Amino acid sequence: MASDESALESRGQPNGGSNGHSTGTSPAANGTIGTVHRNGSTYSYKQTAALDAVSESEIQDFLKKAEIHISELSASSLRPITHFSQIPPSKLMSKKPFVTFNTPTPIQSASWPYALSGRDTIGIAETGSGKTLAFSVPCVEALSSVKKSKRFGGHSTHARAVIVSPTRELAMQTHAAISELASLVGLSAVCLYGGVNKDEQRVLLRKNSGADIIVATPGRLKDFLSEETVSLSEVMFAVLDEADRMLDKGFEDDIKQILGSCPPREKRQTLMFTATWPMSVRGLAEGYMVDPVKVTIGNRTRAGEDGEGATELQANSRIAQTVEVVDPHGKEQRLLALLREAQKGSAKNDRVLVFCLYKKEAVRVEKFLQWQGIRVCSIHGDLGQEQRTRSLEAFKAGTTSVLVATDVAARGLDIPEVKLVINVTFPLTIEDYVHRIGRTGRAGKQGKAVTLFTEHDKAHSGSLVNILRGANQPVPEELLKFGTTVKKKAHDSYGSFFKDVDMSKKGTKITFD
Ligand SMILES: Nc1ncnc2c1ncn2[C@@H]1O[C@H](COP(=O)(O)OP(=O)(O)OP(=O)(O)O)[C@@H](O)[C@H]1O
Repeated sequence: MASDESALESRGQPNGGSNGHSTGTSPAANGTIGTVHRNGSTYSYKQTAALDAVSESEIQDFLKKAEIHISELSASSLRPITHFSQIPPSKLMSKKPFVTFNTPTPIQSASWPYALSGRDTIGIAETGSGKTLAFSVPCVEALSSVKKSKRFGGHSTHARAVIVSPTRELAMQTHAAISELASLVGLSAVCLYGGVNKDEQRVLLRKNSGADIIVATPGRLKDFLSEETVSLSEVMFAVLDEADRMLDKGFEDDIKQILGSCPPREKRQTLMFTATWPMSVRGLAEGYMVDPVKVTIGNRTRAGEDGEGATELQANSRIAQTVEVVDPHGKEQRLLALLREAQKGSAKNDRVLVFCLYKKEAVRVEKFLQWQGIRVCSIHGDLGQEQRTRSLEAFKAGTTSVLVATDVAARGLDIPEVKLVINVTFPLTIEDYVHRIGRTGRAGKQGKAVTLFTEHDKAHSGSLVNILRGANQPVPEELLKFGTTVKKKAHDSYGSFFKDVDMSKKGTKITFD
């Protein structure tokens, strides 16, 4: 259909519209269009004929079954893209194979029409549900559908898209994923992260006269911005991956500086994706976006509170969660028994991820396991970046089947076939718990998580009970004895991974009774 063919091509074409940002959609009849006017350009998405042809009852069934909630579900809502063939024709779509998966995941289905329309989008979906591709496709589409402007000027690389990740390993993983898509349409992506020499990254930034997409951790990106090796002044597409973590106190100033180096929010498209969306960061998100559409997957919307329905914290329901209330002194022996049990017989090479809270604890647990003859490696903030990368590679390759980690590995890492996650010490927040266990049970697979809970963790018992109940998991009596009250989280102490806990500082969040 001729109109479909031009569906994404009008992106970035000046239409003489306002310099501001406005949105508009036609009714959800055939030929639904999502249009955003920004910075003198019109960004529009036209529903394909194939998607038009799907009956309304099928669409409603799909939305219900996939538990898709869109913050502005109304007559003007854009239909979910239920097959890859329903993405409007574009330069990227014409590349075969564009992706090797059979169907889009719910977060991809529901968020693509909005993100492809140029809308600011918040995407909330369980761990391992394909959020990376959910933001990568619109990013590459956005860049490939406008004429390239100057990308390298003076000493600076002028990136047109920036993706910010909380950890180095996640930045590297996202870079690998988006590079694959970007290269299909002749775009380049560079990854910037700390802990390694800057010179190699400088060379990469200058190669081929600049990079179109920058995937970065905040610290290293700020360094390159301050020395003017990188300029974000031409950014048209910005993503905060693990958005709640990026908005939390630990990163708030960095994000302010990074997004402050991009064109104002009215002149760029901003996407935020995460599996957890605590109240504490929601107001902050709105400050960086324009009229965002919120796409939530999962039956976790409560009426009221924020006007559109509050998003409850939810763990991936394909993970079998077990909580064992144990004596703090017996944790290592119990860990050993759990590992021996999990890696019995034909399962001897099954991957197990063991989480500790503190770096020193991770070192101790790794040594203990080595002493017991277990092949183990580790990843935490006291290790050099090369060692961190080596450990992760060994774990991914299966040469070491047990990885001991701090929360630096809790978010986003997509390691194939992690069969079991063991929490030796409970994390600082319940969100971190959801992310930690989310390293298993990814992409539709089943997973298992065992948590050793002690009296020291009792402040978390209420929120943990809620998570277990929400995912239909057994709640042990011993856990209930610690109480079911949910303590309100203090925003400035939210999360722990990235900057590992400094034992010399007095914690505000950890309460040892
Ligand atoms: N449409 C799809 N069909 C099947 N698998 C997919 C699809 N899209 C992505 N995947 C795969 O699913 C896995 C998880 O995806 P991804 O890492 O993007 O999850 P995520 O939602 O970002 O998780 P987290 O919240 O932990 O960061 C990856 O291995 C990815 O390749």
